[in-house]
Amino acid sequence: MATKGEVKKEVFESAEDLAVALAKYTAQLSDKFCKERGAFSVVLSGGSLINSLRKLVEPPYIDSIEWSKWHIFWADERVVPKDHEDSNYKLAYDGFLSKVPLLPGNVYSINDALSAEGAAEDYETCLRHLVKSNVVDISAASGFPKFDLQLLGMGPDGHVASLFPGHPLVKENEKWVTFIKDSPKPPPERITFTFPVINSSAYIALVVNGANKAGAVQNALGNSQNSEKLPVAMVSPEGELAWFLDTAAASKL
Ligand SMILES: O=C1O[C@H](COP(=O)(O)O)[C@@H](O)[C@H](O)[C@H]1O
Repeated sequence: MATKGEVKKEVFESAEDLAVALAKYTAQLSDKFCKERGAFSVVLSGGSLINSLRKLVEPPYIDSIEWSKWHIFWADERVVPKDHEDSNYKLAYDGFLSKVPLLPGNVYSINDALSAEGAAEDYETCLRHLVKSNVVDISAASGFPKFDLQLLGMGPDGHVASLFPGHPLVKENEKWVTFIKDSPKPPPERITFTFPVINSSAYIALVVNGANKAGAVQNALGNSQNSEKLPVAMVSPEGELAWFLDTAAASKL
C-alpha cells in the first residue's frame, strides 16, 4: 500500500514518454493487486486519458498483465447511448478495452436506457453489490468504496470526472454516484462519482497533457494567486496520488 496521502509528480518531455510511464505504473499496480486481492478494480475517466493508455495494449503489457482479473468502472459517464460519439464507454472501448482480453462481465458500463437519475442510482446499486462480493474493496476509514486505481483526466477548467468548478455537486458527501443535468461542458446530462468515492481510492493517477491545462495544474500544485480551489485541487486519495504531466501542462509550476 502507498504511504497515506503521498503525492508524486512526474513531468515528461513528450506524450509518448508519459504513455510509457503510465503503462509501467498501471502494470505494476495490476501485479500488486492481482496478487494481494485476486482482482484489480480500475476506474477510467473519458477524454484524453484514453489515448494516454495506448502503451498498455502493446508488448510487454498485452501479454504479461492478468487482464481476466481486471474490473473496469467509469468515474463519469455521459447519459447517451453507448454507441454515441460522446459516450465515455465508446471512447474507452474503441481505444483500449476492445484491444485487451478482459472478461466482458467485468466491464461495468452504465445502463444507457435510463434517465440520468436512474442511471446514477443503478450504477451505485451495482457498486454496492460488488463491494459485498469483495470485487471492490471498502474503505474502513470512510465507508465508501475503495478502488485500487482511478485513472483520471482533468479538463482545462480544472474539472475531474463530471465535478465542475463552482457546481454544488462538488460538495456531495453522501451518495457514491450522482448525476448532473446542467454540465457546463456538453453533453449536459452525466453521472459521476462523488468526491468521497474518488478520495477513498488506494491509488489515483492524474494524467494531464497540454498548455491549456497549465493554469488548473498550477491551482492544484503551484503557488497560484487564485484563491478558488478547483475540483482537481480537491483530489486527495487515502493512498497515493501520482501526477503524470507533460512539459506544457507543467509550464506554470
Ligand atoms: O468531459 C470530460 O472531460 C474530462 C477531461 O477531458 P479531456 O479530454 O480534457 O482530458 C474527462 O476526464 C471526463 O471523464 C469527461 O467526461
